[in-house]
Amino acid sequence: MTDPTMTVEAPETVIDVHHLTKSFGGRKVVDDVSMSVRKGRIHGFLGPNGSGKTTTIRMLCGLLTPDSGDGTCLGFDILTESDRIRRRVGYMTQKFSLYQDLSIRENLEFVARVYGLSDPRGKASAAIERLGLKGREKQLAGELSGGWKQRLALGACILPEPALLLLDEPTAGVDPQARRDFWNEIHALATEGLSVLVSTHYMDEAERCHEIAYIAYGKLLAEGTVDEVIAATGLSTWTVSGPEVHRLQQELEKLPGIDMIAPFGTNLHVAGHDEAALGQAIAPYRDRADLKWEKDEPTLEDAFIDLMRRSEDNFR
Ligand SMILES: Nc1ncnc2c1ncn2[C@@H]1O[C@H](COP(=O)(O)OP(=O)(O)OP(=O)(O)O)[C@@H](O)[C@H]1O
Repeated sequence: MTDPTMTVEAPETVIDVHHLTKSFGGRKVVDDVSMSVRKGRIHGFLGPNGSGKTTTIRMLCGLLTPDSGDGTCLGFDILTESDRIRRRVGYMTQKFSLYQDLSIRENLEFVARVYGLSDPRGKASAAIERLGLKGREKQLAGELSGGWKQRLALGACILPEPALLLLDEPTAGVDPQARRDFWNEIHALATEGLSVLVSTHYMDEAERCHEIAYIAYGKLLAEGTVDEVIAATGLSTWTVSGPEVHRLQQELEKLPGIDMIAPFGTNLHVAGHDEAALGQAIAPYRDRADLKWEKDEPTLEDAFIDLMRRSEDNFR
């Protein structure tokens, strides 16, 4: 029998948590994090290694109890109703957790049976069709490439028709084409009303999210659409190109008014929070014949580099 709670409509706000805090061994790894995710949205979760993304995701789905803070996931209390949350959430961890020595079909049918779904064979066939795994049904999971493994893991995750997907770096180590296919599928699922919280280190993936949240040292430093997060940094940016820009970088980064400088291919992005001070800093270099300066819009990567740099200053 299918669990009746699986068929309950998800609320409009699928994640609504406040002031989540968690320490391990006396060290705060998640510090006062509040976040809200709406139904049918893809919410990206970004931040350096060890910043607390996995710990936050585990608290959201009731696998870990916060030291303090509260809230709901799919309308259920994260502190007291974790059983009900877990039954309606698909959680894909960084580690492939299916059976390596079972075939694609056997794995999917097994998952369908564990969840008590009716017609496990039919459900497995539908998932195989949907994820483009047809013709590979008999292949052992352990023999699949990284991209196909992730696709199978996603198939297993959505089999019980969860209302929310929590994906923890689902495409780490997967090639660009497979990542693109994976993201197309995530968007198709969101269009059907599924909500997704996905942690990633890839900038192009962040740009494919409806909203993003950036966390560093356990603290949420920025949240909103890509445009909102970029605008909130208040950066003015110039791009400079020319020979030996790496040498120019060493000179420029010492100057007051320049807060962020990063090479992009053969260009440098030079940015500052105070537009006038930035203008003054680069003025002596603007007339150099070998350099081409162009006023530019800051990118998401500029914003993250800046956020990262500022958080290092704050936490040092
Ligand atoms: N069960 C645990 N016991 C002790 N420390 C832990 C535990 N789980 C996580 N940590 C520590 O908490 C910090 C945050 O870890 P977490 O896995 O949440 O970060 P993350 O942002 O997901 O990192 P990554 O991007 O590398 O996956 C890390 O320093 C980690 O070592």
